[in-house]
Amino acid sequence: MRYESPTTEAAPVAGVGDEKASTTDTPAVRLRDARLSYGPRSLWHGLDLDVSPGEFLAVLGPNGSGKTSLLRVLLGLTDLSAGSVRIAGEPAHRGNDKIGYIPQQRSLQDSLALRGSDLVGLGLDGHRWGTGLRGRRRRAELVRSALRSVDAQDYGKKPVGLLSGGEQQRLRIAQALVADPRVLLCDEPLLSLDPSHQHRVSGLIARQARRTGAAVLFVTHEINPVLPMVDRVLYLVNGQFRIGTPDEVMNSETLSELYGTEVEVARVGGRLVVAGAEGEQHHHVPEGEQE
Ligand SMILES: Nc1ncnc2c1ncn2[C@@H]1O[C@H](COP(=O)(O)OP(=O)(O)OP(=O)(O)O)[C@@H](O)[C@H]1O
Repeated sequence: MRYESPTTEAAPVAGVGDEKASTTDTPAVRLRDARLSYGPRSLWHGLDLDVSPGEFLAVLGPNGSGKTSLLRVLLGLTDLSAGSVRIAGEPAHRGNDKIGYIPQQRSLQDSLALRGSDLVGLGLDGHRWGTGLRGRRRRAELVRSALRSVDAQDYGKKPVGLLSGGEQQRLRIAQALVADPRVLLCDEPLLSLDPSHQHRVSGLIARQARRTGAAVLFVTHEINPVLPMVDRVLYLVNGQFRIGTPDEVMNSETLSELYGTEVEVARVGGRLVVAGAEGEQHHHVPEGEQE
């Protein structure tokens, strides 16, 4: 399947920080000589990474290579074994309201009583709105705008436990965007979305990043839906990593080096196809869609 232009443009979220697109030179994310180990196993080490405001970084790698663990470090949920991590110039910490987070998908059945707009509104908790009518109105306006931005305006009043996986996912994305974060951490956010909503949502995230200066770290097993938006790739394999533009990283030579075996990367109709990476499940072109 080719990457096609969306027929409907998703509206950007009218956010908390509309008035102040980020102009600072401080990296949104900075890791220095970072290592994460569990017992004797080192997931990655010597990781130096600066992600600039507005940059879109795709984080790739096979199962268990430490992609989610990296997001947990940035969220302050897991401590580095060595090195340092800063978010917008400050040490990483739990409950950081500079971060919007789209977690790996899990069912929301347990939250049956929660309505769509309540779920999105949770993304504004911790921000100061005041208890007055004005604060409440502004909050409701932001939630409505975030719902519209992911085409979920019809779910505002519905209990989230009754929605499909893809519908729930769109609400989580709205929740992560609603407070206009400086850093947007996305853990496989396109799972369970149909191609049209994959397209819409990835476009929305990229536009939001450009408009507000949010840095995006986008964990994915499938780079093709976001390839046109990606500035750089961080590719993790077996404790090794490479960082660079898609062309610098996603080529036969670099991936062969990283996997320690012969890997072939080809461009097929604007998509990347990777063959030969052991355990690799990415960038697969389903039969019948090959050109
Ligand atoms: N708290 C922990 N204690 C010990 N090992 C852990 C812990 N958390 C994660 N791991 C291990 O670290 C490895 C990396 O996990 P992580 O979830 O970061 O991988 P991933 O790259 O996101 O994988 P996937 O693509 O399957 O989501 C896995 O082998 C996992 O079992």
